[in-house]
Amino acid sequence: MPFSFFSGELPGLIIIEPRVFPDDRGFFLETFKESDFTPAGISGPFVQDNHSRSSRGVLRGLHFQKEPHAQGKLVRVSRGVAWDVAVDLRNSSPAYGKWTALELSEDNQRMVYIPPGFAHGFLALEDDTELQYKCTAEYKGDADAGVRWDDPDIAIDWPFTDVIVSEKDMSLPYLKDLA
Ligand SMILES: Cc1cn([C@H]2C[C@H](O)[C@@H](COP(=O)(O)OP(=O)(O)O[C@H]3O[C@@H](C)C(=O)[C@@H](O)[C@H]3O)O2)c(=O)[nH]c1=O
Repeated sequence: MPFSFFSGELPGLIIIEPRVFPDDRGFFLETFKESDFTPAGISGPFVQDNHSRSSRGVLRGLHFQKEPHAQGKLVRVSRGVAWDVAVDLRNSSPAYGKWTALELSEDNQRMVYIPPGFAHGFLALEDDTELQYKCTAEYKGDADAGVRWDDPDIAIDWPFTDVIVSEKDMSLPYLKDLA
């Protein structure tokens, strides 16, 4: 099997380590394969692929889409290093409000699957950090939502807090004020 799957700290979160085939030309790896991912609990269908580039210190998040447009996200870093964060916002979850983080990088080639109902964000630890992720629902501007990256009730222990955040993300609500 070209992938190893591990349970994350929060229920439903899955960490994926792909098999990398290096040779004198460079390397090859598979980044998604339905017949391996579905039995591991990562069931799409994935209907949108995204790609972003961020300078060091850029923090994007914490984002989610409201029902019925909630997105599962399969996230990887193809260049640079990201400190990737998921927050469980599923009302029925015993882990509601809890966060977890892991480093995704071009060196470790790790991926993470974040199920629908989580907020997602990341901090770029290097310049030109490129995130690529597959989503189980399409982007809908009207359903776009989020919570503050520095929400004291979530209390994420970011590697540093001298960060670059969009105006949109600075005006996101705190968890206690979520409608
Ligand atoms: C997310 C998204 C944005 N856009 C547009 C809207 C806007 O004009 C521009 C930039 O959007 P944003 O500022 O929301 O981009 P960004 O802050 O990178 O948003 C992303 O952050 C990470 C953490 C996620 O988890 C993603 O789901 C997504 O929310 O791109 C799309 O057209 N399609 C999309 O799927």
